[in-house]
Amino acid sequence: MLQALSNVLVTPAEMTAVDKDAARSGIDSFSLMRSAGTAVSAAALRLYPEALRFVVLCGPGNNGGDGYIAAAALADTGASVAVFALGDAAMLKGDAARARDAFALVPRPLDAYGPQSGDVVIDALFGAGLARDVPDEARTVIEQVNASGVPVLAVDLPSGIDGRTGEIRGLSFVAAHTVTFMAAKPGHLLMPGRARCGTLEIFDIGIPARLVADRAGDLHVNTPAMWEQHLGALDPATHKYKRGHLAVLCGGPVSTGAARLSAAAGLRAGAGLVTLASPAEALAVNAAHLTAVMLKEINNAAGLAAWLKDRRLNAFVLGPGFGVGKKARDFVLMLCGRALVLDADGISSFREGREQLFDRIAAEGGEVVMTPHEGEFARLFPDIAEDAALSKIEKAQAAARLSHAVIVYKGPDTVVAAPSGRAAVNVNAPPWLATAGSGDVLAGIIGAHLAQGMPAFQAAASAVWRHGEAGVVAGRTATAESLVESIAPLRGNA
Ligand SMILES: NC(=O)C1=CN([C@@H]2O[C@H](COP(=O)(O)OP(=O)(O)OC[C@H]3O[C@@H](n4cnc5c(N)ncnc54)[C@H](O)[C@@H]3O)[C@@H](O)[C@H]2O)[C@@H](O)CC1
Ligand SMILES: Nc1ncnc2c1ncn2[C@@H]1O[C@H](COP(=O)(O)OP(=O)(O)O)[C@@H](O)[C@H]1O
Ligand SMILES: [K+]
Repeated sequence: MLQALSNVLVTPAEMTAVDKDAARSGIDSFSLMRSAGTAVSAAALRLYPEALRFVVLCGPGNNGGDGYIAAAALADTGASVAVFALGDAAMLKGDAARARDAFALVPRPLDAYGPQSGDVVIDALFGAGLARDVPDEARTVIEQVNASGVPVLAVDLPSGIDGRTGEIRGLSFVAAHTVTFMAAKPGHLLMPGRARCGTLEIFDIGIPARLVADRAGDLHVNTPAMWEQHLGALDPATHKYKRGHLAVLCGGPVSTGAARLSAAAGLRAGAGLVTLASPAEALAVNAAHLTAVMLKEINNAAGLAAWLKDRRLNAFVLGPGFGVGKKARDFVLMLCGRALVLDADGISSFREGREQLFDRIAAEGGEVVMTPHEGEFARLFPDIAEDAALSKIEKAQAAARLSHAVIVYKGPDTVVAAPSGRAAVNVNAPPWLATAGSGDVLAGIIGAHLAQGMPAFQAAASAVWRHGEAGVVAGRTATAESLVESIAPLRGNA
């Protein structure tokens, strides 16, 4: 069953709806809690066989209920177990009250706990139901546990992490391991939540996959399953034009490197031909550096218009090192009907006048992908960026809807979103991708995928994943140049 759900992301609100659906369909909710709590105890025993004592911190809701079940299961194995409760455990209701009664000892108050060497903390204070900043009564224990180095096994989510956004609500545990149920939540993958979950385990507590799938939106972890059906096998009788012709538009003579990186990445990623379109004043510097990538003089809109008559130009990258201003805007507006990656200066140029861009994209219906990092996102979408209620996923989705383009909202937790609301969160990127020119390489890979005929969402999602893999291959000393050399084949193409 988890096979079908393994890449689906479910928000806490959707999970609550799934719970209700499960209850309506006759599934006993306490049996789900028993599965959840037992899975936590099994994980604790597997991960920490050397623990001297399991300390279960239980909250006021069902997350606490999972904790009591885990405590009882651990005690049954003969392990040393202590339970500390936030608030009055006698006030628990429903399944959580039943779970509390399954544990023989009366829990002690939370503030009576002080971490000791040999302890393993099982954090069952808050999970999906965290609705506001963690209460003051929990602050001291969270701070003490985090400072102590005692390992934390989180139930569902580290308490304090918002399952919808990955934000820290006041403060949170830093877990070594998190056991969640049925499907990952956005907060497990979005920063800073991801960094506080430790390793993530998704346990099947027995809710039918169909019930989860019915409530889940079109939100996934970015894995090859998202796009591999769009990878054509390479025809032995292909020729270079069939493999796609990518054009990268270059800026002035002192900032040509970025466009060359995109071009080199595009060629390596499988475009059959790549042409760098350069203004006259940068031709000499570009010619001195290029070998397999071709060079074409394009100085102005008239020159671009003439070149665009060549329909064999399958895709374009505009932005890296291009320069911010009217020339960029004019060029971009001419390219909106084609397959286009709009990056860097191409995005920043529309800080003013974005409506014209968005209208043109909508009217021309091209396969347009925009690749903003946080700063560029805030320039083009200040209203969305400033909305503190939205998660990074929701921001990317709102931007895609508004612009009619596929948005690649970059960072350690890059989100790819389509105007339809479909979205994927990327998780394979190592932190050393944060190196100058890395984004230019990504733009070139997306361009190559577009040139090969992939639809914009799949072209972008596969490129983000491939960029992450290239980072892994390049290793900690990666530079943009070594990243290009580390781009590996995608199954079927390249
Ligand atoms: N998803 C599922 O199918 C299942 C979920 N289970 C567990 O149920 C949990 C969700 O349970 P709940 O909805 O009861 O939520 P939680 O147990 O996460 O917390 C909700 C309780 O805490 C209170 N609360 C929320 N934020 C607070 C704050 N900042 N300060 C003080 N009090 C606060 C709420 O009013 C509520 O009483 C999941 O995280 C998971 O551990 C399991 O029992 C098994 C089934
Ligand atoms: N901490 C990180 N972990 C993983 N990937 C990162 C991290 N920081 C940045 N990246 C990735 O590195 C690339 C940087 O792109 P960008 O910010 O445009 O840089 P540049 O303009 O130097 O090319 C993006 O693909 C981004 O997702
Ligand atoms: K928790």
